[in-house]
Amino acid sequence: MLELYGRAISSRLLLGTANYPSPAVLQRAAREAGAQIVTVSLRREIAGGSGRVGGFWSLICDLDVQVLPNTAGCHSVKEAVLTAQMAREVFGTNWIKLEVIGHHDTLQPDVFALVEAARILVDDGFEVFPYTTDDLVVADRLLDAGCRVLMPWCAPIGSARGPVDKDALRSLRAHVPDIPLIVDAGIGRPSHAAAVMELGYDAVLLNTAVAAAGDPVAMAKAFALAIEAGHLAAGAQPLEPRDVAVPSTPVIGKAVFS
Ligand SMILES: CC(=O)[C@@H](O)[C@H](O)COP(=O)(O)O
Repeated sequence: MLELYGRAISSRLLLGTANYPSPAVLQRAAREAGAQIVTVSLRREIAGGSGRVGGFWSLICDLDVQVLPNTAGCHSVKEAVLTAQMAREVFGTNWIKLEVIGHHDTLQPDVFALVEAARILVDDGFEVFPYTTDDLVVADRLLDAGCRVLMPWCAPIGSARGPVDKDALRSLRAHVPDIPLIVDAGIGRPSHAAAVMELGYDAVLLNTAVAAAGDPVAMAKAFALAIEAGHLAAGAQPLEPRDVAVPSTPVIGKAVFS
């Protein structure tokens, strides 16, 4: 069982709620995924929602899931902190997925602003889920700031590239063995999700790969299965790759022809 800020969570797939073909598809996909946590953008879904507020919120309530509000689209400490504080009022939770975007093209987090905003929010009573890079020093700073979960990207948001630097993800896992690590952003296929889970990651948060798939409901199920498979594999001590062949069939008992 995964534990996040003292809460036991059985599903290791956290789902984003943006860009689905329709609210009904989002609802079916979240159910098919068995997601227990969904992330919701205050800015996109509420502030800019042109009358969707009530409908969207009742759809989320119907799902009976834990809401993880996010600060998607924020580019400064001030903006992120204010958005988090508004989200706490609107959604009635002190959980916040903290995003402070630093680079326009890659949507790479501004890790300096991220650490500063995390410190302010932790001091204000939030339980912060920071969207970060795989940098070890930034990870340490976020933990110093009071974060108890880290959410490194594996590729730029929406890129569907999958884990572009597995070695970096592996060394982050080794660096913070006791901290829940959730890969957030850049996953494109179920095999990507299985691969990061095999590295010992605790969970995956994804949005685009399900929302923009031809069949989001089927894809949600495929991701749930892949994440579970990767998690089971990580606990089952997978083999390390070898440079030489090793016969898998015993040589004893082999027919002798000469
Ligand atoms: C929904 C959300 O919070 C995204 O910002 C998140 O980072 C997911 O990224 P992908 O869309 O690449 O899965």
